[in-house]
Amino acid sequence: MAKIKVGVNGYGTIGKRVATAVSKQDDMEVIGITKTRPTFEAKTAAAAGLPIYVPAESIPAFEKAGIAVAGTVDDMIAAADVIVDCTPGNVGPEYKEKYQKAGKKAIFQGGEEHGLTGVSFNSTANYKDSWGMQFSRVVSCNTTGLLRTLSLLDKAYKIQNAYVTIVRRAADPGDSKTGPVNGLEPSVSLPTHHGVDVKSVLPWIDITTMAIKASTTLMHIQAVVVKLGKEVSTDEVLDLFAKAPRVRLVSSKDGIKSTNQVMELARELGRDRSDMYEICIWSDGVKVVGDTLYYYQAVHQEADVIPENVDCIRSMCKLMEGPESVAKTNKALGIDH
Ligand SMILES: NC(=O)C1=CN([C@@H]2O[C@H](COP(=O)(O)OP(=O)(O)OC[C@H]3O[C@@H](n4cnc5c(N)ncnc54)[C@H](OP(=O)(O)O)[C@@H]3O)[C@@H](O)[C@H]2O)C=CC1
Ligand SMILES: O=C(OP(=O)(O)O)[C@H](O)COP(=O)(O)O
Repeated sequence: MAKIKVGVNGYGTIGKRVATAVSKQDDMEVIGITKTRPTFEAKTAAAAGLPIYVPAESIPAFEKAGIAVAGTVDDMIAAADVIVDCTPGNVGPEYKEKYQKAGKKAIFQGGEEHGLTGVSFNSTANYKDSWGMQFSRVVSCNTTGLLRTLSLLDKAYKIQNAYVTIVRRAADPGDSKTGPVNGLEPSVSLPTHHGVDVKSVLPWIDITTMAIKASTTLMHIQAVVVKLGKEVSTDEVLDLFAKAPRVRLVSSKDGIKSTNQVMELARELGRDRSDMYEICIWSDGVKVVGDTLYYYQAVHQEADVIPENVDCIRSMCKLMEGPESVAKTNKALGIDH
């Protein structure tokens, strides 16, 4: 069967990782990426042999920088079967019109509203909902993390309600555009979008969320309190988490006490860009008291949505069922389960 032709629009934190992950699958290929400026990432993409498409007005700047241009963004859209749109948040609506006009499928990211596509995606929670769709949205990194665990808890024990406080990284490691660099900044627009976005995938979950930005670039941490529909033991929940797709148990007893040590583990694993695709839960920080479950999970914001984008392509192109796609993506990216 012919490989699915994937174009990646926007080659930043998420776009470059999606391009690498897609290029590792045997049923899809990257036919091009887009850049608007001839930065170092355009040069590394060119060195990796990726065809670079740019807006027509940017061609002179790329020529001046000595970076070969394969065509315009419109040319890439025309050549692709699926576009993974990794442009900054709220840029999506402008491109959706182009994808629609060209009759192409497209995946948007969590910086866009659910209303843009009407369907949102998470591999564990609702793979089937994007089956054959023209448009879908892979929810944000924090929402992806929450869905990986809450969807399974709900299936096993029926969630009565969930309260989550998120400590968010202030910027990605390569950014110099935001802060705080020395402080904690509460999100005063409440409740935060994360709970709303969980409901865009699992509408029946009663969840509410708050968030605080912290002076770190590495990961987000989520402190989760869930009232379950029945009393279970802490060991039972640990067993569920241990088997959960793209969830990894870590332990402070093993020397992983904080996010910097989780990222050190990711470096030890030797993955592309030292990415931790799994949501990491502290096994010694999981506790059930009566019907209330408490746990902490860490989210590598640059990485957890990457395998989901690959699975979303398969669902939209009706290539295979969810568990099969998750296993295939995991194998290609070096994820255990
Ligand atoms: N960073 C994160 O932790 C996560 C981000 N997301 C979501 O993923 C999406 C992308 O975020 P992220 O990768 O961080 O963003 P970045 O800013 O890192 O990358 C965006 C890329 O898009 C390019 N770009 C900017 N404007 C346009 C345009 N008009 N047309 C085409 N390309 C453009 C930029 O490069 P250039 O201008 O040089 O071409 C840049 O490479 C957002 O929706 C975000 O919310 C989801 C999960 C985690
Ligand atoms: O999807 C993310 O976070 P979110 O789940 O809190 O929206 C990414 O970390 C992007 O966050 P940003 O909007 O601060 O760049």
